[in-house]
Amino acid sequence: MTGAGSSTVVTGIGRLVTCAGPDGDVPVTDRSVPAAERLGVREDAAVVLEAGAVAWVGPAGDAPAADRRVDVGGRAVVPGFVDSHSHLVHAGDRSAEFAARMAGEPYDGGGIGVSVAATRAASDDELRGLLAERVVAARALGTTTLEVKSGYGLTVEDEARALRLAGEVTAETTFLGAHVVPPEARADRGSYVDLVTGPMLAACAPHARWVDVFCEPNSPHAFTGEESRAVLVAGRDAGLGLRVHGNQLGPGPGARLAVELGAAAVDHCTFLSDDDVAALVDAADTTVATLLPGVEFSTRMPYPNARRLLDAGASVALASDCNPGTCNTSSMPFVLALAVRELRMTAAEALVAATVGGARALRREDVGRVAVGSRADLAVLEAPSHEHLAYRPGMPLARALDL
Ligand SMILES: N=CN[C@@H](CCC(=O)O)C(=O)O
Ligand SMILES: [Zn+2]
Repeated sequence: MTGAGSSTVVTGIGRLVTCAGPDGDVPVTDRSVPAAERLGVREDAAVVLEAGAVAWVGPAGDAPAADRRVDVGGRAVVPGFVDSHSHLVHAGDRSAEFAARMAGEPYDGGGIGVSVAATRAASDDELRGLLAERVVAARALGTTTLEVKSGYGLTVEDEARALRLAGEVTAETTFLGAHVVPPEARADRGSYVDLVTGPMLAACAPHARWVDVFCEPNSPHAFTGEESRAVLVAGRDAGLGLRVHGNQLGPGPGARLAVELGAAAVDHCTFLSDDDVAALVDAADTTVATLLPGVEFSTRMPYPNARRLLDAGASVALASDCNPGTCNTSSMPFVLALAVRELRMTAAEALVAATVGGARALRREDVGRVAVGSRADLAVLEAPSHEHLAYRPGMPLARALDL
């Protein structure tokens, strides 16, 4: 990151994908314009960064003088990925659960209890160290904005601790005390919902920007539509923005509840009815449908239908959902490759969904694009264009530019 006052010109950019409009100052989310045209591509470009923000964008030959010069040697540059869904505060290992799933065992959320036990037993420093490693790994693959949830503590103290730790690495912290009903509360779910919406929310709200809930009638561990509504309304009343895990394991009320309550995003969106899609289209300026194809890769569930959402005009984001149970990777390049190969998104649509889409899912205007005034969050590709992110899956092509 450039220091206060000093400026850096990043030049030699063979292809700059700004994901911003022609005049650069607004994110282009006009879905009537084909995504490829919305990318705002500039050849032989340069960007000047100053005081943590983009100060200038244009042809390399016209770049103003700067204190420092970084030449990326003709490589492509895209906005740093905005990963709007991750569960990075956790301890423990569930590789055996993954192996069982690959042998045919379905996912139902029950394994979350394994992560809860390991996370409760971990010290602050252990969790802090694990979280730091995961943030470094995500940045090394091009992510510059990360949302980080709690959800593996499920007690007042452990959920507040998780959010304090998450707040050390990002402002996008999400209270997910309603991840599952913990084993000790299964005999009296209502008392747990009361705990989440009462003392736990009171302790966590000061450390969270968002509240989230695993709204999933197809799992005995997750929350019903009415329980989810209670959690979200309490979170909204406490001043938090709303996010929903919805329609992941089967048809359910999550997407419609997210739209009804004005949530910023409903994530998974694997099993959507026609009415769910219609509601998401009508609410495209408010509620983003976030797709998490790494989850279906790792659970062998059917992939969400991105084409149906995109072609209908819904607002779509892509995120990693990095977590120990359903998707233990924070690689946004991997997510983009899956989005193209399995969700039939174009490379342009996938890049927009992983940058501007993620920013919209966090209601951020200052990230997800390269435009004057946006954060100085660039990802340099070891490639001539963003198409290589899908063309060369699994390769370490993207890295966040650290100055
Ligand atoms: N489904 C709920 N939560 C995570 C999985 C958490 C876990 O299994 O540890 C998800 O988004 O897939
Ligand atoms: Zn999740």
